[in-house]
Formats: sequence, C-alpha cells, structure tokens
Amino acid sequence: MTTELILKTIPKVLLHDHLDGGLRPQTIIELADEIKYKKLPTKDPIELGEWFHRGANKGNLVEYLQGFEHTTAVMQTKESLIRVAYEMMEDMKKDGVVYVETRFAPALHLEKGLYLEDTVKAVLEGLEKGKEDFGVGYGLILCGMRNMKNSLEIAELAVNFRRQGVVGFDLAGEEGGYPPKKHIDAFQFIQRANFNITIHAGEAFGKESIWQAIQWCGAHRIGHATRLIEDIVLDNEGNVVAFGDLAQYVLDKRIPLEICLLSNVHTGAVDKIENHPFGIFYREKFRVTLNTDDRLMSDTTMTKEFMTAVKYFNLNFDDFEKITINSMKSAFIPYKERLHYIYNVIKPGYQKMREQILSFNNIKGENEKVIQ
Ligand SMILES: O=c1[nH]cnc2c1ncn2[C@H]1C[C@H](O)[C@@H](CO)O1
Ligand SMILES: [Zn+2]
Repeated sequence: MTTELILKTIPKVLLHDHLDGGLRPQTIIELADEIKYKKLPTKDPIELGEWFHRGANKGNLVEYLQGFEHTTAVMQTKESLIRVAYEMMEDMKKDGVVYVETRFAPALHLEKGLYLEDTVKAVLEGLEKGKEDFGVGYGLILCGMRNMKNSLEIAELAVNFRRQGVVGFDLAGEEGGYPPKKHIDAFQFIQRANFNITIHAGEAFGKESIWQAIQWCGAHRIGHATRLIEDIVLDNEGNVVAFGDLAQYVLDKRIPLEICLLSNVHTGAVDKIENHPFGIFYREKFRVTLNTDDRLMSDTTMTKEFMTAVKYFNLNFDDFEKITINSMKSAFIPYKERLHYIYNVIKPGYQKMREQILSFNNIKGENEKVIQ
C-alpha cells in the first residue's frame, strides 16, 4: 500500500473547487466540437490538459485566469452544464472525496441565451444525478465576479436557491483593483438573509483584502488567505513572535481558511511551495482546510494536494484526519449534516484505514512502512 493510495482512499472534504476550473480535457474537446468552438489549440486531451496548465502556471493571477475563457465558452448550454457537474462528481468519487462544495459564476454562462436561473438549475441537476450515482455529498456556491456589477443579483440568486442545494455566495476573479468592499450591497443582502459567505482574499492582494472580506463583508470563510502571513511577525527561524490584530482575530474566531497549495504557486501567491505559510498556519492552529481550487489549470486533485502536504509540510495520517474534520466543521451545510459526515463517514473511514495500515506495517519490514 503506497502513501498515495492511502491518501486517495481516506475520506476527504473539498470546500474550494471551481466547476469551470475542473473540466476533463476530453470533455472540453467534445463540447467544443458540438458547438464548433475553434479556439482550442489541440484535440489531443493530454496535450490540451498540459496546455491549460502551462497557461495557468505563469506566476500571476491575471494570466492564470485566462484559461477560463475556454472552459466557460463550452459551458453555455443546459446539457453541457449538467454534464460538467455530473462528471465532476464522478471525479470526486475517484479521488475519495465524500463531500464537495463546488462553485461557479452564473453570469459567465449566458452567452447562448440561458438565464441566470437556468444555469443554476442545470448545475444542480448534474450534481444531484452525480450524488445519486456516486454517493458524494455536495453544496453549490455561486460566485459574483469582482470585475462585474451584478453581484447583488447573484447574491439574490444564491438565496433563492438555498433550499435546492446552493449553500453560499463567493466573490471571485482578479483581486488587485477590485476590493470586496465594492460589492458590499451583495454581502449585506446575504447577511440579512442569514446565509453563507466565502470570499477569495489574500491571494493576489495583501492582508487588507482579508480584513475587508471579514470586517466589511462578513465573510464566514476566506478563500486562500495566503497573505494573512503579512499580519504575523516571524523570527529568522520562522517562529512566530507576534500576531497582528487581524491574524489574532482569524485564529480566535476559528475562521476557516480555504488553502490551495498548488494553485498558489501557479498564481504567484507564493514563489515556491516551501515558502507557503500553510505550515505556520497549521502549526499555530488556525482552522486550515486543504483544497484544489482549479483541478484542470493546476493539474491537481485532493490526493495530490495531500501528497504535497506530506512532502513539504510533513503532515501525517492524524493531521489529515484533523484537517478533514476542520473542513467538515467549516462546510456550509446544516450543523446536523456536518455531524453526520464527521461521525458516520470521516472518523470511521480514518479508523478503518488506520487498522489496515497497522496490519500492513506489521507484515512489512521497517523500510517499507507507510505513513501513520
Ligand atoms: O484562484 C482564483 N482566484 C480568483 N478567481 C478565480 C480563481 N480560480 C478561478 N477563479 C474565477 C474564474 C472562474 O471563471 C470563476 C468562477 O468559478 O472564478
Ligand atoms: Zn478559487
């Protein structure tokens, strides 16, 4: 049993994953064919996947986001949205994800005549069918885009669908020059409706963005939050000397951080993975979660993100159980459902694997032992 197989098998929870950032290359090719979309560079799925990843791995968010032009271009019909959502659920099952919160921006799918409501209904249809077939739980988050003016409308849309599977509202897109405060009416609408908010912040812009997201916009979770490290004073060895008021607040209020390790390297939020503040956040007991962000652009899966955490941050089996429980605690579904996942799915899943590892290690020599 390899570490990779163990990490793939254990139950995982994914809170930050973009539906339009996770299409299968083969699906993009087929959907493009159907609508005669000519802008793809190749019809070879492997080459196409590599092309998306090369395009994204440029070290800045603006270029990282360019690939979405192509994925959203082939997601303009009800059928394509259903298909992409359904396949995402199948991919989650293969990756050992037991609960996923996926997100997309309805306003980017109106080019061929769909209304905002149609896009949400189609995605929910695909997700529900996926849940039936693959047994993976889901919640849908609707994204307003920072550079668009209709975020209030999207917030209203999210609330309108709260009984049908939409669990929250997010703000995505280019961060520099588009502070979350500009969308305050959307966030206040969500707050007055007692609904859920997560905001991309502290990825391509500094700690001020995180502060605004929490203290102006009422974010319950933060997408990325990488640059919260700017509010933590470290000594030369990387030990924490002091927390600023914001970091202390995030820590004390247990605000969940949706960490996306590989994506942060590709967008340049960190220069290299070794320098990602995740290790410090985790050690200092912030409520961190691990996520994929954009599986296509970042060529990743939850298993890969966990492998990355093993390799660079020395996480062990117990750490992953803790992080997975952190994620489930932070999900936007009702408390009772979260408890169900924690006590009936996650804990038994980890216990079962623990027993398998023990019996495996008992029959193997010292050198062949796998993580524990
Ligand atoms: O990492 C990201 N930061 C900000 N915005 C992002 C990121 N990944 C994807 N998006 C944008 C592009 C998508 O079209 C949109 C909705 O999923 O969200
Ligand atoms: Zn994201």
